Amino acid sequence: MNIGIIGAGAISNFLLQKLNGRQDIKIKSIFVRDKEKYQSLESNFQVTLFTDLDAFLDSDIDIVVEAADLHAVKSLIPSVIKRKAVVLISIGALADVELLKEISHLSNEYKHEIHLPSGAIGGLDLLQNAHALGLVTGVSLTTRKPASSLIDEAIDEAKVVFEGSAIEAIRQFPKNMNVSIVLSLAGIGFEKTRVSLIADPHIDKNVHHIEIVGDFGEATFTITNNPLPENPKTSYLAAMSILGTLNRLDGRLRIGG
Ligand SMILES: NC(=O)C1=CN([C@@H]2O[C@H](COP(=O)(O)OP(=O)(O)OC[C@H]3O[C@@H](n4cnc5c(N)ncnc54)[C@H](OP(=O)(O)O)[C@@H]3O)[C@@H](O)[C@H]2O)C=CC1
Ligand SMILES: O=C([O-])CC(=O)C(=O)O
Repeated sequence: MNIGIIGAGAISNFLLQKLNGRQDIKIKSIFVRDKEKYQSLESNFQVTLFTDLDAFLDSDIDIVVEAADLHAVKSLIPSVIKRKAVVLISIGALADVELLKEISHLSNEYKHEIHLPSGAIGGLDLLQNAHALGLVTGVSLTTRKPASSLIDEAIDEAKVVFEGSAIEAIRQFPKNMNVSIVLSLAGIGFEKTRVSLIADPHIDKNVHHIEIVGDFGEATFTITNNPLPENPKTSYLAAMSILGTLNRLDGRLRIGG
C-alpha cells in the first residue's frame, strides 16, 4: 500500500521514521505548503514533495493520510475524497456539520472510505457497541495536559481552562481537543459529550479520562500519554493509531469493534 501524507510535522515525521524500510506500507508522497522548508525529507526518506494537490493525487499513492490541521481538512479533503480513501487525524474539523455532510456524501458518491483513527484515546469500540441501540446516557472526557500546551500564562497550580460541550471545546482548543470530536462521533454527539480541560504545570503527560454510562453499565478509561517530542501537544498514541489503522487496512483479521 502506497501512502500520501498531507502535512510534514510531528505525526508525519513519526510515520516516516516508523515506516522507513517497510515493504508492505510505503510513504511515497507528501503534500506541503512550503517545499523548501521540508526539502530534506526527500533525500532522508525517499519521498516526493508536492505543493500542487492534483499532482499529489496523480502520484503513485493508494490512500491519503491527513496529518495537518482543521483548515487543511476543510480546504483539501472534499477534493481528495473524490480521488482516494482518506485517514483523517484532525478529526475536530468534522464538528463542522456542513463539512461532515459534504465529505460523507462525497465518500458515498465516489466510493472512497473515510477512516477515523482513535487518536490519543481508546474505548471507541465499546462506546459504539453500547450506543448501537441509542442507550448510552452519558459520555464525559476530562483531559489534563501540561499547562504550556494549553495556555500562555505561567501558573503554579492546576487550573480548569474549559468546561462545556465537545463542540465548544474544539472551537476554543482546536489543536488539543480532536479527541472530544471522535468521542462525540462514536457516541452521543457534539453537544451532549461533556468536556473538562485542565492545564497542569506539574505534569509532562497528556492524560485523557473517559467515563461512559448507559444501559450496558459503566466504563471508565484513563490514557496517560507520552507526548511526541517534536510537538508535545500531540500524544505518541495519536501517531501510533494512524499506523494501527493502516496495518489493519492491509490485513484480513478484524479484532474488536
Ligand atoms: N485525533 C487525535 O487524537 C489527535 C489529532 N491531532 C491533530 O493532528 C494534526 C497533526 O498534528 P501534528 O503532526 O502534531 O502537528 P504539527 O503542528 O507538528 O504539524 C502540522 C503539519 O501540517 C502542515 N500543514 C498545515 N496545514 C497544511 C496545509 N493546508 N497543507 C499542507 N500542510 C499543512 C504544517 O506545515 P507548515 O509548516 O506549512 O505549517 C505542518 O507540517 C493536528 O491537527 C493535531 O491537532 C493531534 C493529536 C491527537
Ligand atoms: O494528542 C492528544 O493527547 C490529544 C490532542 O492533542 C487532540 O485531541 O487534539
